[in-house]
Amino acid sequence: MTKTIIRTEKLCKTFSSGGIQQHVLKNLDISLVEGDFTIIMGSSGSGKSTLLYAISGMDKPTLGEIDFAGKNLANLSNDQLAVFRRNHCGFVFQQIYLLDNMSVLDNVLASGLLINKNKRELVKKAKERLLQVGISENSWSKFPTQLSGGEAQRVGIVRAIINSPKVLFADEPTGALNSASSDRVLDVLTNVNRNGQSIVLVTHDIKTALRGNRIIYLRDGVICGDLHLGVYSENEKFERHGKLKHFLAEMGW
Ligand SMILES: Nc1ncnc2c1ncn2[C@@H]1O[C@H](COP(=O)(O)OP(=O)(O)OP(=O)(O)O)[C@@H](O)[C@H]1O
Repeated sequence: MTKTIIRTEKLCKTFSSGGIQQHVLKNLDISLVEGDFTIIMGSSGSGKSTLLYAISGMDKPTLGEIDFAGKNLANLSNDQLAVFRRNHCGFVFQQIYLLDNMSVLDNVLASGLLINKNKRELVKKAKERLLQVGISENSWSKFPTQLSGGEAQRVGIVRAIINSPKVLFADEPTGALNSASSDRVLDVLTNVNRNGQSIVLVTHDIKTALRGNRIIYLRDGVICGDLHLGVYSENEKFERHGKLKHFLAEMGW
């Protein structure tokens, strides 16, 4: 049985600058399902990141409701939102925000200790997770500047999921990586999702989008397409690619 993890009702976001209002999200009603790898696509400026920030509690909606795991985010103060995000959300961005003066392992632990006070248990979990994403022991004491972009992003993913968030939010997580590094990061995200982690990811990239089981397409702040692709499987890569290309062509992408 599917369980809704995030549901929005008439979600609106309007930005004002210089006396001009820009309606970026317009009455969006969406339901995101627990365990899904949901992709948000759409042309530049269609409101993808704005939607991601609203449903993850990073920014407040102008109007409308956001039910996230039974809490209406629209009713929370900024401080309450910060606590909610820390307890329930993980974030990965194109820009990798590791702390340069801390080792790889300490970067992960610093995030983990915000929730889990049992350091011994946390160290064990952090090391296991780092190994799972291909960051071996000889890299644990390195500093972020000593890692490749792809390695740093994989550490960033471990840091984002160390507290087992309800949803991992990602905004163009492979945008700054070369093709080989990007593939490894996508494999990590696919595996993390296979282990039950819900993911909501914004991208322009078809190869990235193929990893999702559901593609939501935004145009001018309105959802105009919703493709259910099924769970990613390497064997069906070409068939998935065909379906996605067809969907995107229909969307006028
Ligand atoms: N804080 C802000 N203040 C004012 N306008 C904003 C703000 N954030 C976003 N916008 C505007 O909202 C619109 C949608 O931005 P958003 O970043 O959500 O688009 P996007 O679909 O993610 O685009 P891209 O694919 O180019 O990253 C843009 O016109 C942008 O200029």
